[in-house]
Amino acid sequence: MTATFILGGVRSGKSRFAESLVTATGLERHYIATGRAWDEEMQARIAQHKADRGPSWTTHEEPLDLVGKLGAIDGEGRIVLIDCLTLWVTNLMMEEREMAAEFAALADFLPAAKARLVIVSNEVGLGIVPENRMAREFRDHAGRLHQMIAANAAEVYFIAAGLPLKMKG
Ligand SMILES: Nc1nc2c(ncn2[C@@H]2O[C@H](COP(=O)(O)OP(=O)(O)OP(=O)(O)O)[C@@H](O)[C@H]2O)c(=O)[nH]1
Repeated sequence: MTATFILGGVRSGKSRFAESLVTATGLERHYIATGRAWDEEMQARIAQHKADRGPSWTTHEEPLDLVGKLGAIDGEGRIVLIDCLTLWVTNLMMEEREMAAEFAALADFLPAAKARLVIVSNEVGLGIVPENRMAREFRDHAGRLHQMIAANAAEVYFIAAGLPLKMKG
């Protein structure tokens, strides 16, 4: 099946756009959250997101083994929304994982998936170069991963101010 990649800034409306693509299909809905609830504010936001999605979605929380989780839930008739890749990159960096191997495994999974995939990520490369080395590395990883995912996705959108710009497909 095809993969759709959705890039945008923080609070650009990318998650809402991704969810609307999913609900427009009649496919069985799965949501993979890569984010962790690290404080009360995030816990409240996650609870709100779950309530907004409602009972028609199955939620999976997977901060690290994204490709393993995708393999486990892959199947015809399903659609999987992954939100979001930059949180996954952060988690991989914290655990000092082999980034290139993880990225290649995800990119390779896309064309082989039986489920339809909708993948959300934050575009973090547009501002000035961060002073902090870790932040620079994070931007580099995210940029490389985004290019790999965009190359293997059938459709790519950029979202700004709630408006989608179709870049591929
Ligand atoms: N752990 C967990 N995280 C979730 C769940 N639902 C949503 N999230 C996380 O919430 C994040 C999106 O929420 P926000 O931070 O409010 O939105 P945003 O992505 O900055 O803004 P938009 O561009 O408007 O989507 C995603 O990256 C998810 O990882 C869930 O059920 N469990």
